[in-house]
Amino acid sequence: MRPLIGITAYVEQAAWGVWDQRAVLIPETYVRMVHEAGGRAVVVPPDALDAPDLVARLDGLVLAGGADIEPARYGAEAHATTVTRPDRDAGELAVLAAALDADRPVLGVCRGMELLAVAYGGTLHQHLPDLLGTTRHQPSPGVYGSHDVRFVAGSRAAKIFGERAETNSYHHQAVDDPGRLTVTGRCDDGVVEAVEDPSLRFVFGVQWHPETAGDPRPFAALVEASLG
Ligand SMILES: NCCCC(=O)O
Repeated sequence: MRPLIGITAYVEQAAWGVWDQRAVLIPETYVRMVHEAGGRAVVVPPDALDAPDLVARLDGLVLAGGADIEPARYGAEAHATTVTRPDRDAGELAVLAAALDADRPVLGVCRGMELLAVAYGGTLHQHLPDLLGTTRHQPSPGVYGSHDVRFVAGSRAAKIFGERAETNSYHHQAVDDPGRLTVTGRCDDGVVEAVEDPSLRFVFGVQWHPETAGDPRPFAALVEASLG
């Protein structure tokens, strides 16, 4: 039986003609990756109601990419460029806490990795161009960057990707302090690109977007871990 993988979503105003209304949305690429990896995808809305009850029915969880996390969540003031979705922060943090509590496998993608870091007591760099003096991680609106990531030998990241991977990049923020997570992948400029919690079954985050690159490897690792 395919493991049931929840994918966190957000509420957006849809433009569907007569059905123009607020809709719970997730890019289809996540669904496709989970299905290709052998899982069954279900959408987790920001208002997940009773998170432990939901998580008890899931075999695994994907924290999808999206907006910036409310800086107050990690003790910072908002940067001029910060764009947040507080409803999504609250809902995802509740589902994530329940998933960690139940030791359900979790894959965080981009914002999802940043959320993992915040949930583990870490902090974020709010605007990478201020730190690096370059926009290489998000060249311009809608344009992905591309760079190498090197992984720590023996880590989960290295088991999934090998020594290094060429990655597609679209984020203006990044993990600063990873909190209680272990950093297992970095770009050559030092930006954190992969994190994990080796003490749990599968808690893994990547800063880039394997779903838009059509790279099923981290999703396959999540699905495999979700089998039990
Ligand atoms: N700080 C937002 C991360 C961007 C993304 O998830 O695509």
